[in-house]
Amino acid sequence: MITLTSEEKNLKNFINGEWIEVANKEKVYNPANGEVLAEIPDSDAAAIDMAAESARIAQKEWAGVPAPQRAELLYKVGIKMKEQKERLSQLLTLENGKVIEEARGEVQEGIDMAFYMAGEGRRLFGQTTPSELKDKFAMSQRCPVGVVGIITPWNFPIAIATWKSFPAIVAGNAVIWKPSSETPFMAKALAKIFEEAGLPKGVINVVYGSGATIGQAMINHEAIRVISFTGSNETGRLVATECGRQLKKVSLEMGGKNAVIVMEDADIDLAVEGILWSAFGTSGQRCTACSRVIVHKDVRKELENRLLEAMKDLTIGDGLDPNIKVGPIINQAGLDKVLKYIEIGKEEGANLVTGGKQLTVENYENGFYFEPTLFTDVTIDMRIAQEEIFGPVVSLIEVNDFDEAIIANNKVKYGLSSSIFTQDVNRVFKAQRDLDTGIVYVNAGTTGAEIHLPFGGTKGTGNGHRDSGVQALDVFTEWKAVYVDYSGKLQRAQIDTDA
Ligand SMILES: NC(=O)C1=CN([C@@H]2O[C@H](COP(=O)(O)OP(=O)(O)OC[C@H]3O[C@@H](n4cnc5c(N)ncnc54)[C@H](OP(=O)(O)O)[C@@H]3O)[C@@H](O)[C@H]2O)C=CC1
Ligand SMILES: O=C(O)CCC(=O)C(=O)O
Repeated sequence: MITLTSEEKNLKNFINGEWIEVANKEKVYNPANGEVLAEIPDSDAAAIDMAAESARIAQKEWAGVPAPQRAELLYKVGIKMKEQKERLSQLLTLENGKVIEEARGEVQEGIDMAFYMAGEGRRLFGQTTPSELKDKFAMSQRCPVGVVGIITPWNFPIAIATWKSFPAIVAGNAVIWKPSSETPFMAKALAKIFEEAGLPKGVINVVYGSGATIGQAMINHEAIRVISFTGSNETGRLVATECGRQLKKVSLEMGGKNAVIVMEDADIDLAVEGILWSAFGTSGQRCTACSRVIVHKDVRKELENRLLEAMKDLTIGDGLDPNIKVGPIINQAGLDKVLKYIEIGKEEGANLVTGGKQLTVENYENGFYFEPTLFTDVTIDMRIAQEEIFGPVVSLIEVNDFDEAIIANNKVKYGLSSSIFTQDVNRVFKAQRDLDTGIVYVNAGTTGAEIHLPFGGTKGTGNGHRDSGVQALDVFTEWKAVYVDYSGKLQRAQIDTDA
């Protein structure tokens, strides 16, 4: 157990470089034991007006700072995150529950993103193309959009914030960030790091409060030109509808129903390991979590037996204990949702082979623990095989061949991550072509994305944008086409010369 300092507990909005007290507060709980950790500001829409005004002014200056200098600041942010990595990781486990080694991995993702995006400050490539006319130069360049709003979930409270804020900042935007109310400490820590690194006042602003009030106020504010959202499908749909009404650019990263495919020629030990960590790591609370295993009939029984054996070694408890492999679920509502799907699975006729119950951990009786769970005899159209559960629950679906496996993978409304275990190179290439997800793994689980590639999905997972990778810059920049005519005379383009 770590002890929060009074400074860490003191949560305020960060607007125009000032830490601002808010009278109304909500409690924040430790998912490992249900205890109150601190109080978080419950801001009203006026906080967004204040943040937007400060961001609008700051952005004008910031856009004028040469991009390589903006990048240097991100580099400093990365160094500071590296120096504070262990404390950040412990705070992350405290507020989110994920086991400490995963928390360290998440903080490392943020550090990697800082260095990667700092590199982009020396690129931000546009294009030059030949002009249709003599003595004329044609090029395109990226321009910042201005003030951007980012809305983030609790399950990756620092990594996702870095995927969004770092590209926005290096591209010359100012940011207003509404973190999830479940995980305020990472937001404060990152804002403080920006402050220590010397980011000018108003370039990043953090406003705490409920999604319904603060998220909505961000969408409504005319100065905020882009909303970049990660969260559930239900909320994403609301955000997109509101942004659409206002013709506001919106980037959405939402849920998943990710599958591992195990073919009859797979290395079964490797497949078991891949399933274990992508299904039960982070207690199944990753948008990329494996919640379906699509297995060839010839190896189904063997895979099931080996998976059950491996699941026995999953120790469950407080994520700060280094011997624990599976931490708690985020809160009671998350636990209730998982319990609901256990009942749905049973009613649908799936076979509950192991798990399926809330767990009480000694000395952590008020924590939100759930047993790693395996259903077999699941068919592709059952609700437990279609809907996001966001907990440590896996469904085994048996198929007859490769083609059936691909169909089963694709027959869900989401399209985030998929994986195939096989030793056949022809199948590997067919699978990477035909699996309709934004991320495909071969001989690895469904989790573990690297920050220099685009992150996001197809169908109900997103709306065509990507976080992370150089593609993240597309969300936070506008393209400008520039023509320079140096012929000294007015040349008229688009005149039909065939006539
Ligand atoms: N594809 C991807 O990249 C990822 C997707 N996810 C998905 O996120 C979900 C889990 O995160 P969770 O936090 O529960 O998701 P939610 O959709 O509940 O919340 C996400 C964020 O949206 C805010 N919000 C809530 N209501 C509104 C609203 N009406 N307008 C604007 N913002 C609002 C929340 O604020 P508050 O809760 O403080 O009220 C929170 O900051 C899962 O479905 C998961 O799959 C998670 C990570 C990555
Ligand atoms: O597992 C990954 O690759 C990243 C997962 C993630 O970012 C998420 O679940 O929010």
